[in-house]
Amino acid sequence: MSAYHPLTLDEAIQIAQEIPNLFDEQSNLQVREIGDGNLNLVFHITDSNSSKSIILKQALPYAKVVGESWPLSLDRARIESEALILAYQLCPTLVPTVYRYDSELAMTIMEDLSDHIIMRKGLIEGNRYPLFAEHISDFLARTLFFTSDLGQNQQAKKESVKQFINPDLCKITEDLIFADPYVDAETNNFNAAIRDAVEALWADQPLHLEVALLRMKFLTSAQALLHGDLHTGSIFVTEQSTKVIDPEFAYYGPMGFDIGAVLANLALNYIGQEHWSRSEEARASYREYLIDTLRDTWSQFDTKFRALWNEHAVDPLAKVPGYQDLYMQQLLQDSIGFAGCKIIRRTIGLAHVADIDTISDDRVRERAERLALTVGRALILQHRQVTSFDAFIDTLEQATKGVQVS
Ligand SMILES: Nc1ncnc2c1ncn2[C@@H]1O[C@H](COP(=O)(O)OP(=O)(O)O)[C@@H](O)[C@H]1O
Ligand SMILES: CSC[C@H]1O[C@H](OP(=O)(O)O)[C@H](O)[C@@H]1O
Repeated sequence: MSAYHPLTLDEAIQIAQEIPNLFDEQSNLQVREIGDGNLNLVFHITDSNSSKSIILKQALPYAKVVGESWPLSLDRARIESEALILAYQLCPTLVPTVYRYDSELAMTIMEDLSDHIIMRKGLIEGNRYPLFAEHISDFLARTLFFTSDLGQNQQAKKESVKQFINPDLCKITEDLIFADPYVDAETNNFNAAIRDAVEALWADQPLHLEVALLRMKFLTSAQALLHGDLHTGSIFVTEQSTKVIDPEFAYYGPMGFDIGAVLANLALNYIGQEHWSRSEEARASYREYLIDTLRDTWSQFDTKFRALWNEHAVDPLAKVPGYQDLYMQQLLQDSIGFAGCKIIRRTIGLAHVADIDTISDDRVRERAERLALTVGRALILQHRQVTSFDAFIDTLEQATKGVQVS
C-alpha cells in the first residue's frame, strides 16, 4: 500500500488478507474500528468462516482526543511495536504477539485479545483478578530489571536508550502530569464543583516543590525502559491471564513511574467505590480486595526484583553491602510520589478515568474527586520520607475515612 494515510475499513481488510499464512482464501473478513483510547485507530478484523482474528493498530499524525492542532510523531508506532517485541522476549505470556510492523503506514498487527477485558472495565464491573498481582509484578520486575544497568550490559543499554528516544510522547507526560495540573492551564479539565480544592493545589508551594523533583526525575533518569503509560486501560485481564498493551509512551525513565501508574490506577478504582450500588458489606469487601492487590503488587515486585538482582546482576558493584536495600527504598519512594502525580492528573488534567467519571450522582462524584486530590497530594508530600509500603495503604484508607492525612 502507498505512503502514509489513515486506513479505511476496506484497506484494513485488504492488508489483513495479504498477510502470509494467516487467513486462508475462503476467509470472509469483517472489520470494525474499536479504538477507544486518546491517540490511535484500532481495527478489529475477524474471519466469520474460522475463529481467526487480528488487531491492526495505526497511529494518527495527531492526538485523536484533541485533533489536528496537536501533531504527534508517527515514530511512536515503531516504539510501541519494538517495546512489545522486547517485552515479549522478557515475559512472553504477559504481552500480545506482534505479527507485523509497517513503518510506512505506522501500523502494528498483533494478537487479538478480545477474550480478555480491559482491566479498568473489569474493576468498574466489580470483578476480581486473583492472579493480577502475581502477573503484573512479574512484568514490572523482569522488564525493569533486565533493561536497567543492573540487568544489561551498560554499553548495550546506551544503544537501547537511543532506540527508545520518544520526545513527543514524553512531552505529553511532562505537560499533562507534571506541569498543567499545578497551574491554571488550558488543557485542564475538572468539575466546577471542586474549583476551591483545585485552586488550593495551584497555590500549594510545598507540593509544587515535590512535583518539581519528581518531574526532574522523569526528565533526567534513564533508569530502565518503561512502558510509560501503565494504567488499567492498558492492561487486558481474565481471572487466569494478564496482558499488557499500548507501550507507545515507552522510553528510558525512572522505574517508579511504571510501578506508580499501576498503584495509582488501583487506588483510583478504590476511590471510585465511593459510589457503590450494592451493600456496604460488598463495598468493604471489594475495597479489601483492592488493598490486598496493592500490597501484593508491591511486595511481590520487591521480592522478584531482589531475586533477579541476586541471580543476574551484571553491574560490578551490584553486590556492595547495603546497595540493594537503598535502591529498593528509593524505588518505593519514587513509586509513591509518581502514583500521587497520576492520581491528581486524572482528576484535574485533560484525561480522566471512567472509575470516577462514570459516577452518576453529582455529589458522590464530587466527594470521590476531592478524595482523589487529598490522597494524591498526601502521597506526593510524604514520598521522600516513606520507609514502608504501609504508608501508601494508610494514606488511602485514612483519607477515605475522612482522617486528615497530610
Ligand atoms: N491486542 C488487542 N486485542 C483486542 N483489543 C485491543 C487490542 N489492542 C487494543 N485493543 C482495543 O483498542 C482499544 C484502544 O487500544 P489502545 O492500544 O489502548 O489505543 P490508544 O493507544 O489509542 O490508547 C483498547 O481499549 C481495546 O479495546
Ligand atoms: C493527549 S493524550 C492523553 C493521555 O492519553 C494517553 O492514554 P491512552 O493512550 O491510554 O489513551 C496517555 O495517558 C496520555 O497522557
